[in-house]
Amino acid sequence: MHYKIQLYIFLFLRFSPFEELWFPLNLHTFPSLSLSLFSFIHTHKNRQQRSMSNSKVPERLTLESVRKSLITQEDTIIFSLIERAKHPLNSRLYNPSWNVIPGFSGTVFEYFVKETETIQSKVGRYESPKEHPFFPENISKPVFPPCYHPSVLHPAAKSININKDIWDVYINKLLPQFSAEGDDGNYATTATCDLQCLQALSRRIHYGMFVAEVKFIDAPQDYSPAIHAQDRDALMKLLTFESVEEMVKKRVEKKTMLFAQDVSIHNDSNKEKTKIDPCAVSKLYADWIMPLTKHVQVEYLLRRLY
Ligand SMILES: O=C(O)C(=O)C[C@]1(C(=O)O)C=C[C@@H](O)C=C1
Repeated sequence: MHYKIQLYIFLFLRFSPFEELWFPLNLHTFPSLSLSLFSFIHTHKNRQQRSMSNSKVPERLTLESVRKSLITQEDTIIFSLIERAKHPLNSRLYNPSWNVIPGFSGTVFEYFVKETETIQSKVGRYESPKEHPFFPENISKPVFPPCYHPSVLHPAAKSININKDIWDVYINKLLPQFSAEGDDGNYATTATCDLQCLQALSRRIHYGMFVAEVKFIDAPQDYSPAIHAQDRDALMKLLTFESVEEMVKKRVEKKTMLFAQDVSIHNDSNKEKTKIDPCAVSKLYADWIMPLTKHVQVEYLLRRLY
């Protein structure tokens, strides 16, 4: 039978009151056309279902789920510190008088970060509310089709970026502690490791906004008076859980002890010697990472009702 006539009969049966019968009947009568249309409808339906399940309904965050994310981010931070510790300090990278890039007056590391952030912004990195650039003035609009990010945070979150402080702590306090004196000339890999550390730290610290949002949603009656009074100290007190902080410090120390071990199949006698110092990581959390995360939480809450 002519292909067009087959199609009309097929469509009539498909949308007729004999709908229940349409598929077997058509399959019987016009096997090839029926199968191809059936498979088209089926694939289309699946695709629709898949794209619906991918998006639009933001998962409800809980204090437990945001704390779980902080726990997995510990792994990323510890592994990136281990990678960085493979190289000595390579201090030239951060020294403004090592002026080797024509037309650029900052440090080589600044140059590396600015250029990398520009390319990463083009593929959408900073569209995510979890990512914050170190040089916001250098980022570009993404060239990719936009990716869906559920809006969980108050719009004021966009105005919070403490990467200048994170940068300063990293270069001046953290690096001298985690890398040995010296220069191996591997500036590109060193800068890559540095940026990985910085991005992991920045993500963790700015994630404080998600933690603060959950805390506020769970108990607006507790937080609102301090927000209206713009009382930083009261907010800091409300959001602090000392027992949780103790747990975090112990856990990162233990994780570092495991992740930074030299593993040998012959003996475990070197168990005590680790690639980075577990106590130093615990101290890093106690002195910088948790206080900065709490600072971000306070900044966010201060803006939460306006
Ligand atoms: O788990 C929380 O409640 C957080 O706010 C996170 C965090 C942290 O940075 O790890 C910060 C403040 C709390 O005192 C405990 C831990």
